Amino acid sequence: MSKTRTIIPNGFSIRKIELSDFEDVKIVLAGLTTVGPITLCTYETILNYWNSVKLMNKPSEYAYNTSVIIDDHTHTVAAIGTIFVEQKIIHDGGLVGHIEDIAVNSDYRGQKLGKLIIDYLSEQGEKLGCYKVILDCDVKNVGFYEKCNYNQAGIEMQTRF
Ligand SMILES: CC(=O)SCCNC(=O)CCNC(=O)[C@H](O)C(C)(C)COP(=O)(O)OP(=O)(O)OC[C@H]1O[C@@H](n2cnc3c(N)ncnc32)[C@H](O)[C@@H]1OP(=O)(O)O
Repeated sequence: MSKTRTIIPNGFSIRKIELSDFEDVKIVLAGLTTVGPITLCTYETILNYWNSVKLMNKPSEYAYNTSVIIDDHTHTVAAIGTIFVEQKIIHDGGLVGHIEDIAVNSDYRGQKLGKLIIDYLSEQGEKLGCYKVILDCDVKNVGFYEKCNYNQAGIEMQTRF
């Protein structure tokens, strides 16, 4: 049973990422990490790639699901986030959702849009049949994710190249 039900506040909407979001997406993601000199052509190639990867047992559904919250007055991207759905062998060929690259434009922080995008992506994961949804985050954001009904589980490990 779902722990959350997404309620979109007046003045905002949520939709799938589009080609026309390119400039806004770069600005919002720059609040998370280095975006680099990505071109519109590369961005389009990535969106096309994401749209080519379907779930094995649900061919109308996508493995890569990136959503944006739009300010309906300015038509700009206020927040962004992704859920990637991984097909596993374990758990009887189960699905795990990975939440990635969450960012709220600095002008829009503190308005519950971060929680909104997490609730929305988590519900997408549940609807797509994931048995769990996981994410990695900085220690400073643990409190935020706890507000979004996520619990600490395990320790993130990495090797960087
Ligand atoms: C998996 C990943 O991608 S991890 C990367 C996360 N992204 C970033 O760090 C990028 C920069 N930061 C941001 O974009 C934003 O600050 C976010 C996404 C962390 C939070 O988004 P916001 O829209 O500002 O948060 P929102 O308003 O939804 O906060 C929801 C609740 O969490 C609390 N909260 C927000 N940030 C934090 C924090 N860092 N620590 C503790 N609590 C927090 C809020 O006070 C609020 O609590 P309340 O419901 O009791 O009032």
